[in-house]
Amino acid sequence: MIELRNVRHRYGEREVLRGIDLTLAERRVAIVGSNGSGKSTLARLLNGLLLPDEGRVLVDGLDTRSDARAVRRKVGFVFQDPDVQIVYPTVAEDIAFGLKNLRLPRDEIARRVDAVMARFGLTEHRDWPAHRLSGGQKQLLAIASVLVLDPAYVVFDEPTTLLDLRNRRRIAGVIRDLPQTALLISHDLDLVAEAERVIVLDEGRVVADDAPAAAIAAYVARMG
Ligand SMILES: Nc1ncnc2c1ncn2[C@@H]1O[C@H](COP(=O)(O)OP(=O)(O)OP(=O)(O)O)[C@@H](O)[C@H]1O
Repeated sequence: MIELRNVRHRYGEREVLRGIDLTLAERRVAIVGSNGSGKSTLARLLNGLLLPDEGRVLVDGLDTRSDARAVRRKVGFVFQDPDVQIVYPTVAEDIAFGLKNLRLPRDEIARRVDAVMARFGLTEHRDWPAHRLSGGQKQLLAIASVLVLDPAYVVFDEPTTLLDLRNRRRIAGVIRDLPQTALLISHDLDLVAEAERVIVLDEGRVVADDAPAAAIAAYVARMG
């Protein structure tokens, strides 16, 4: 369970999140809102990439401020732009990076890397330079690199924005099949509609929090 208690966040003078009080216990929660409404900021608070100016964020009771390391292990984060996440020259090395940091035995690392590459159709690209992958393959690599660490929660920040229909469907399938709890930020309302709960942000506040049909209707009405 992830809890946000009276969270506020500012960039300089600008307050971009205010009075956020949420208990996220569902397996699939989506967050929608117009550009600049605070979605990415909220997403980054969930695994301690950002700390709240006021209030607390708790992951299974661990505070992102005081238990940062443990929270990072629990909450994986898939960035919108896979290029910011891909750090190693080849596909296999990139996936292995986080596991090496955990100091796992070499054979376990190899086994987990092979398994996740097979799962995401990346095996034939294992020795490829990551930058030569297509946009969709890079997005899959970014997701593979997070999931190989087996986090309990996965936050997806607009995972399908850069993708064509085929890869969008593929990522939607990946999210659907995840055993983990997923929190999804997206403008893709088809994807959002698959969540159990949808939260609508507007100017840094929660303005709707409901089952998908009702929340999406409220969002669309506000946009009108
Ligand atoms: N590092 C930063 N420094 C200053 N302002 C920022 C920073 N990051 C975001 N902002 C501002 O905070 C507000 C909320 O941004 P955020 O990225 O959380 O919105 P968003 O809902 O994810 O938007 P989008 O749908 O466009 O991705 C925006 O006005 C943005 O300009």
